[in-house]
Amino acid sequence: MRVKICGINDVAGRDAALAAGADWLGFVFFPASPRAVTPTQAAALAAGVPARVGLFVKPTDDDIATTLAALRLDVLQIYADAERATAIRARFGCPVWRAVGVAAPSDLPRSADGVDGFVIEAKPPQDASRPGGNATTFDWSILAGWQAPLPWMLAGGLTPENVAEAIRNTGAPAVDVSSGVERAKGVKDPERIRAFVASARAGRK
Ligand SMILES: O=C(O)c1ccccc1N[C@@H]1O[C@H](COP(=O)(O)O)[C@@H](O)[C@H]1O
Repeated sequence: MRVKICGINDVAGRDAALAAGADWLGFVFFPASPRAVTPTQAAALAAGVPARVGLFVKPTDDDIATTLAALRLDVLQIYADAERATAIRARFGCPVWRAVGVAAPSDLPRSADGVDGFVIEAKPPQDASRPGGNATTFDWSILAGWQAPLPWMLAGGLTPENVAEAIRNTGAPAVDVSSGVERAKGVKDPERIRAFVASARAGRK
């Protein structure tokens, strides 16, 4: 079971995620997010982080280029349509995971697009100001029988309390969390990070 802790924006959260053995740490480059970091802040936090994911919402090429000039990113998590995500991968030569919001089986990706993986999460609530990071789960039974065309991870409203059940119900090979390991919006809680990774790994090795 692989685990991504997203929205790292301080040293305590970073150190807790590394100590817990998270596989990826995510940095949010979306200014409207309560977890947003600048490229310069992320570069400082990413020192010693082996696997870094940069999260972008409908980025321009310049947004990504500026960020990659400040720090190495191993994966780009992109909120955009398949065509744009594929173009980003071709332009930057960096693995791309496309985030896909689902509310029905018809929302699930059936082909590989031109990307490397999918982050499958809830569609945002109607009044949401961002397409993810809303602590919202979806009906996991939507995933029953889905033949994933690429590696994927489950996200959206996961917590230390529900992640093991989510893994059992969906067969997810990897999980991703942000809100569920915070003690206040945008403030990571080291103990919840530790508990989340432990619960995910107990849910499935
Ligand atoms: O975390 C954010 O603020 C964010 C902003 C814009 C797009 C995505 C965002 N977060 C990602 O959304 C999923 C689910 O998050 P949560 O656990 O429900 O809070 C995850 O990939 C976050 O990194």
